Amino acid sequence: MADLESQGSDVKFHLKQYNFQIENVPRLSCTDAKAEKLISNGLPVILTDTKLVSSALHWDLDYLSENMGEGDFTVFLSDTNKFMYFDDKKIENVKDFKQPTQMIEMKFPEFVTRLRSYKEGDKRLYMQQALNDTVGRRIVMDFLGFNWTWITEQQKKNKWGPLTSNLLLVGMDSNITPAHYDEQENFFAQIKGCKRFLLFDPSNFECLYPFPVYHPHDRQSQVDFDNPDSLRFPKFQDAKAFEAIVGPGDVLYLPMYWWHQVESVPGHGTVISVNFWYKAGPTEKVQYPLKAHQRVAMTRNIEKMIIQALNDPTEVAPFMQAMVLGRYT
Ligand SMILES: O=C(O)C(=O)[C@H]1CC[C@@H](C(=O)O)C1
Ligand SMILES: [Zn+2]
Repeated sequence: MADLESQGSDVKFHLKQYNFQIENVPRLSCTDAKAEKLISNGLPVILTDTKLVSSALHWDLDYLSENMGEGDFTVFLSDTNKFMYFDDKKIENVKDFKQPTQMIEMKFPEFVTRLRSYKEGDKRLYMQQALNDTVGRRIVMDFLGFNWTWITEQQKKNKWGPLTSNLLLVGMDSNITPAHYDEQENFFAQIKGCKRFLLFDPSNFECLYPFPVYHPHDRQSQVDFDNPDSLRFPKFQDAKAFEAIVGPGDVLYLPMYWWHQVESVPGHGTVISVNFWYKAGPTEKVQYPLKAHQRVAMTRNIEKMIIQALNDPTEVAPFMQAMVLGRYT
């Protein structure tokens, strides 16, 4: 992908700086055996030549406006450039929960009008919508033109479960999705503009302090990367990040349970991506010591069990403290 390399220093110049250690995610051809090995070992890699979304590289706001059809699409509005995900089904668990973004449904042309009329001080916009059958014929043709042969081969080789959704992401440059992890395998395809991922392997769980499972921000880090509270989150400085910058045509393999913060690189205008989320495959024979992501999954199951048994989120912390403090510490 040309424009990133040619503007390498420019892209790097615009990136936000953090204190934690950052290494690079490898950039490899999908025909390279090393790339296959990384994916089969659940390690991130940027694939430069999958042609996964070549049939969509011409997508821009005008084309999508004309061809996305009459459906309503989910758009998030934020007073800042951060778009932290929240599960509205869990809002009742937290007294006075303050929603960080507003979610509204709108037609694609309306979204484009609001995007184009954006001025400093307005709410920022981020469309995040699973591609569905309401889209126009041309988008269907582009979708069918994705390199399904390659990605389905990856799904089978790595014994993943079914494809669950393709999230279409259309946002403004500088938008940020704060650090979180997902419980699905993900091939993230970049179509227009550039995105910078900060990735952390699942063993960074103790450095990134996820919200409780019952919290609307379940799976999201409590740490504000722009202003980390070192008293509450002392281990955050030990987090080890991997950086991946993707441009049009690049595909990032984002392994399940890997933390990621996603920053739309400033100066590249509208940013368009499509992700491919796959359910995990069946758990193979458990081997010890348990892998970090298995420990995260186990932690989640224990928290869910305690929440269900106590039937009151406010009792969870005292219960776990009574169980551990002075006995296991
Ligand atoms: O694909 C994922 O796992 C995500 O977190 C997506 C949700 C917001 C997207 C972004 O690019 O900002 C990334
Ligand atoms: Zn994610």
